[in-house]
Amino acid sequence: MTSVHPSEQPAGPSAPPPGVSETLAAGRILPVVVLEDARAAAPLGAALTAGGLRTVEVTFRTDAAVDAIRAMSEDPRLFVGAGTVLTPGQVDEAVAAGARFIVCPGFSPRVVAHCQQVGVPVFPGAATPTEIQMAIDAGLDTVKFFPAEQLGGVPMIKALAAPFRAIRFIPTGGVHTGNLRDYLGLPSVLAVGGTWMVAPGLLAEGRWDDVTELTAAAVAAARKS
Ligand SMILES: O=C(O)C(=O)C[C@H](O)[C@H](O)COP(=O)(O)O
Repeated sequence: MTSVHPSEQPAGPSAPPPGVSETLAAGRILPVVVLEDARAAAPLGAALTAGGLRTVEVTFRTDAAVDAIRAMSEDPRLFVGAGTVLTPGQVDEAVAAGARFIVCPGFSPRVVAHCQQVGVPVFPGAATPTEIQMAIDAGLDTVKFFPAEQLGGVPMIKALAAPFRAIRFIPTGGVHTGNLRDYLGLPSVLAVGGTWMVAPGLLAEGRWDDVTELTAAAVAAARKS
């Protein structure tokens, strides 16, 4: 990239601290994990790092989330966040378990405010201009764009990025190795998220070599963008 995107200028006081954004900007891929059994967290973390990624989002879609966040946070190679966070209580549970960032599917003013109060970076979902303005009003500069493909994918992000020049997106939903470069080629995209390298079937069967292989393929594709 030859030009500097406005979002790379010094961030505001409420923006995520450099740790999260830098780690995401380095790997450019955020695996979104749905774990049924927290005992799989450690081998999964090892498989992801072997494939070249260290940032991971563990979703609150299952009861194993808190234990999985705790287990993965013990691995110093990993930068663990919590996803599908819908309530302030889940923010507290996630942070107590070691989560270093919070991701939400949509924009909840009370979840965002609570994250800011406890000092944990938050990436809320924002799918419309109104929701993006809510994020800006809250002092944020990065949002999840979910479900990315269903909402219009790359053309939609281009259209949204035009008026919101300082906003960065983490498109998630329908992203995979075959299309991630289209997203990562946009200057407004910080990283892409998705489940394709950590599909529930792979995790249930403990197919860690496959997770590593899919992760490495995604990392290689991202490097070409
Ligand atoms: O659970 C959440 O909080 C979400 O927002 C949903 C996930 O990020 C998407 O389901 C990932 O989408 P796929 O990669 O297409 O599977």
